[in-house]
Amino acid sequence: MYKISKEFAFSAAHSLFGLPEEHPCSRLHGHNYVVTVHLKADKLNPQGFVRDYNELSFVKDYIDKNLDHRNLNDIMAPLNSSAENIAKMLFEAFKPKLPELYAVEVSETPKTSAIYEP
Ligand SMILES: Nc1nc2c(c(=O)[nH]1)N=C([C@H](O)[C@H](O)COP(=O)(O)OP(=O)(O)OP(=O)(O)O)CN2
Ligand SMILES: [Zn+2]
Repeated sequence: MYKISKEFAFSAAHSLFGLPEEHPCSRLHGHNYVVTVHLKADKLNPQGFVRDYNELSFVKDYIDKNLDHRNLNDIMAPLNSSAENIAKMLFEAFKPKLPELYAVEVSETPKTSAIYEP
């Protein structure tokens, strides 16, 4: 099995609902998010790739267009804009164009990340 990954960054605002009022994440705040797409394949293509990293440019285009410099609450409603929910939403958006995709990871801070892997 071969595995590859590529990171994409974006900045966005959000607030989380359903938390205690005093929880800091109830307030509108922002993160410099990092999205990592994880791909795997049993065999390599003739170039020796799972997939050419260059072919992942549509992921950057999608993130730039739909997530960058936005309020994620608008995009994720009625779901909470948690890293877990964002990871699943992105997995489902990218999977049709990326059969080798097996997981999407969303990191809000350098110390935290959530992974969606069906
Ligand atoms: N399981 C999850 N927990 C939390 C999420 C999430 O998406 N999934 N999100 C948040 C907040 O949006 C935000 O990311 C705060 O995270 P936290 O690690 O608490 O950030 P801090 O920088 O304030 O933490 P320090 O302990 O000061 O490093 C909360 N939880
Ligand atoms: Zn947050």
